[in-house]
Amino acid sequence: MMEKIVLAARHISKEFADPLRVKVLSDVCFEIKAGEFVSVTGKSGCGKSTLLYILSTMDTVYEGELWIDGQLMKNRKEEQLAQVRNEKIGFVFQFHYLLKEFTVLQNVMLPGLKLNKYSKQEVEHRAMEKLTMLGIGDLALKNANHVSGGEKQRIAIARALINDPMIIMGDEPTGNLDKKNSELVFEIFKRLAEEYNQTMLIVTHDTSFARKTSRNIEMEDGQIINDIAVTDLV
Ligand SMILES: Nc1ncnc2c1ncn2[C@@H]1O[C@H](COP(=O)(O)OP(=O)(O)OP(=O)(O)O)[C@@H](O)[C@H]1O
Repeated sequence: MMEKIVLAARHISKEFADPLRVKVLSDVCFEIKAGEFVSVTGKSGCGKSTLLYILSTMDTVYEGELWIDGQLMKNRKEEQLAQVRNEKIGFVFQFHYLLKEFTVLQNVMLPGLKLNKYSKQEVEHRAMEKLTMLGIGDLALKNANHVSGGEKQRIAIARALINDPMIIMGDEPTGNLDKKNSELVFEIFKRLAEEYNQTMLIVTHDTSFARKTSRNIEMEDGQIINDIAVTDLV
């Protein structure tokens, strides 16, 4: 059976024109199949965040093609792209962007309510499920500002999972955490990959994190210089 292609980048290039014309991405091509756990690494400034911004449909100014779930993301209105993001992509950033005036549960529910697919009760039930799965069900009714940094990142992961996304995209999800919490968050990603076959694309500086994913894409000066199954690294 052919594995489903969740995301395809075809000849993606991007340049910034201010103040000088600089090519930041150059002919980036790869596919991500369902169930892959992919890390993207490379030196600071090599274009990782710029690429992730394009792949997540937030930046629409580039050359080449982005396909998500078999659909070409070109000439689409912002509201259509927002719908694709909300339905198919779960985001985990370096900073969690939780709303501090809301409870943990309400934060996790937000993208679920925005999707407008499930009743409020169902969204709440799903949010509780995700929190419990990540071992933080007991925090549900706490104010999101009154939990630790590591807990905040786990809440952000629960929030990213609320709509059962096709792919989770992370930009330095352990970048702001100490070693212990980084490892905990990594273990969660690993469990999502192994137990739930969750497709993930994670940009990271952390090579020990990257070594434990299933595939590593290495970038240099806006190009992919290596794209290997991680077992090849050891
Ligand atoms: N809006 C912009 N205008 C001009 N140049 C930009 C802009 N955004 C990024 N760049 C340049 O594009 C290049 C790639 O930046 P990008 O943030 O994608 O790198 P990165 O690999 O994610 O770096 P880091 O690991 O430090 O986050 C850098 O040289 C950066 O200075």
